[in-house]
Amino acid sequence: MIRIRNLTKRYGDVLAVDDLDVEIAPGTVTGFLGPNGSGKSTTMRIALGLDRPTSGGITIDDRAYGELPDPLRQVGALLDAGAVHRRRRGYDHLLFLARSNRIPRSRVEEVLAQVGMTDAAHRRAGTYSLGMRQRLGIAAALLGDPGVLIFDEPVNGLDPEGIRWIRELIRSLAAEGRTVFVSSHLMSEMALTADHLVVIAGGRLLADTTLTDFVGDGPSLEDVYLRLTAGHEQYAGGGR
Ligand SMILES: Nc1ncnc2c1ncn2[C@@H]1O[C@H](COP(=O)(O)OP(=O)(O)OP(=O)(O)O)[C@@H](O)[C@H]1O
Repeated sequence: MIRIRNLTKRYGDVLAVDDLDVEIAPGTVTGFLGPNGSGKSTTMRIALGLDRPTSGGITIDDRAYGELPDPLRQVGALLDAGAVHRRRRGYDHLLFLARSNRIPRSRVEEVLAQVGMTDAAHRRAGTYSLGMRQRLGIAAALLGDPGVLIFDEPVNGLDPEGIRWIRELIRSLAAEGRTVFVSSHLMSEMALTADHLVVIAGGRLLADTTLTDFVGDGPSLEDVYLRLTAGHEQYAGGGR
C-alpha cells in the first residue's frame, strides 16, 4: 500500500505537486497519468526518498521510505533504465545491489531468469539495447521480492514484444497481490494494463477511479483523458 498524504512539493516558484492525497491499493495495477510536467516523476521520486516533500508525505506500508528497514524488500522501482554504469556487467550490478541489501545471491539468478536476461548477464551494460537495459532495471526492482513496485514510463522506447512482455509482467505482479504504481503517456497501453487510474495535472488530483468508471461511455481512454486534461498541458500550442 502506498499512501500519498497532502503532498506538496515546490521547486522555488514552481508548484510541482499541490496537496495530492491518494492511496494506491495492493493487488491492482494503478496507472498514474498526467500531461508533461504535471508532477508524476516528482511524486514517484518522493515515494522513493530521492526528493523531499515541502509538506505532507508518502508512506509505503505505513513508513516513509527513509524509515523502511530493508527498502529493496519493501519497494522496487524502475525510474531511469539508463542508470547502470556502462562498464558494469548486468550480473555484477545486481550482485552489488543484493549484497548491499542483504539479499541472497540466488535471487540474482532468479530475477535474471524472470526477465529473460540469464544469457546477457555477463555482458557489460554498455552493450545492452534499450529493451535489455529495461529488463535489467526490472530485475533490480524485483530483487528484494518487494510488495510494492513503482515504474516510471516502463515501456518508453520499447518494441511491441518488449511492451507486451512488460504489460504481462506488471499484470502478473498485481495478480500476486503486490501494489503496482505505473506512469505512462501511452493511453492505449494503459487501457490494457491498468485496473485503476490516478490522473493529475498541475500537481493536482483530477481523477482517482477504476479504469472502467473512468472510460464510462466514452469512446476510449485517450478521448476521456484528453477531455479531462484539456487546458492543463504545459506546452499547449498557441503560446498561452
Ligand atoms: N529538480 C527540479 N528543479 C526544478 N523544477 C523541477 C525539478 N523537478 C521537476 N521540476 C518541475 O516540477 C514540475 C513537475 O515535473 P515532473 O517531472 O514531476 O512532471 P512529470 O509529470 O513527471 O512530467 P513528464 O510527463 O514530462 O515526465 C515541472 O514543472 C518541472 O519542471
